[in-house]
Amino acid sequence: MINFTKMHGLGNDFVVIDAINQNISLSSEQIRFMSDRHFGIGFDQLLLVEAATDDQVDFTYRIFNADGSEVAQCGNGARCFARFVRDKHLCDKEEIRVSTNSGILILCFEDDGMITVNMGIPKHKPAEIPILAAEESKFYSVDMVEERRQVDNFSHHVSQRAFGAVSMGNPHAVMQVHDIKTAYVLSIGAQLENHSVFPERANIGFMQVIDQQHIKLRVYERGAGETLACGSGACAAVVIGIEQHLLASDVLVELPGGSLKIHWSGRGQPVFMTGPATSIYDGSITL
Ligand SMILES: N[C@@H](CCC[C@H](N)C(=O)O)C(=O)O
Repeated sequence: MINFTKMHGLGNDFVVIDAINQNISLSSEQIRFMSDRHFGIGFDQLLLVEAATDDQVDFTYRIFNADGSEVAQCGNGARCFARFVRDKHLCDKEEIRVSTNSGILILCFEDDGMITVNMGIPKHKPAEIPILAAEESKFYSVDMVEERRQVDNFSHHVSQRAFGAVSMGNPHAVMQVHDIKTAYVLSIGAQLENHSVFPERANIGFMQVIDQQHIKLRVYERGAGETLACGSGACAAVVIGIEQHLLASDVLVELPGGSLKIHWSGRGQPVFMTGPATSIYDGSITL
């Protein structure tokens, strides 16, 4: 039997498991079963709280997508991780350091109950993202097929799509759209997530710029599909928007599940993300 807590960050939902006081070893098949919203518990990501492996950090933070793949970054999950270790009395520090497969994250409790995460320094070189491109660019482009429906008729249009790309510890592509409500998030998102230009697949953001300090964003996540919010996606959109001279250094990112505040002061600097983390219920499951 595994004890878990169901949590969410702006509707990006998680099963969080204490793997310090429980002996946990999950196959990707078991993770896929638990992520199923009809036959299992349902979640976008499963988060494991593990013991620190050195004295630089307080914990190890592991992340699995709903499709069972292990990944290296999850921003909304990081805020839930902080709330979980505090609620379960595993740590009472105001600032928590966790190691992930992509480096160290620093999680800080704010006076108003929000949590700020130092998400690390974004990486821009093609090999670091990774994206198959000869050189770094603010705009990459690939051919995409768009399916349009008119009454009973489907037509297919091939068009070039331009996007920015960055690693926030995980790979992101972000394209600007006129209106996120009408953007082809599911079809373009699924195609670009799995496009051969991304050897490790990618998370795909659709960004509508309202003004220099405000964007609307929908994210089609690698290994999970469209989610109500994506923390690393919000950071990636702001970094790419700043690189493309569209945004200022403090941006409110409005996602379908709510808003995040993102701050980035430019190349070589870490990105800071502030937002809520909510516990829904404790449960247990026998696999
Ligand atoms: N929801 C996350 C990102 C989770 C991982 C992502 N799907 C990936 O495969 O890299 C967030 O809030 O950052």
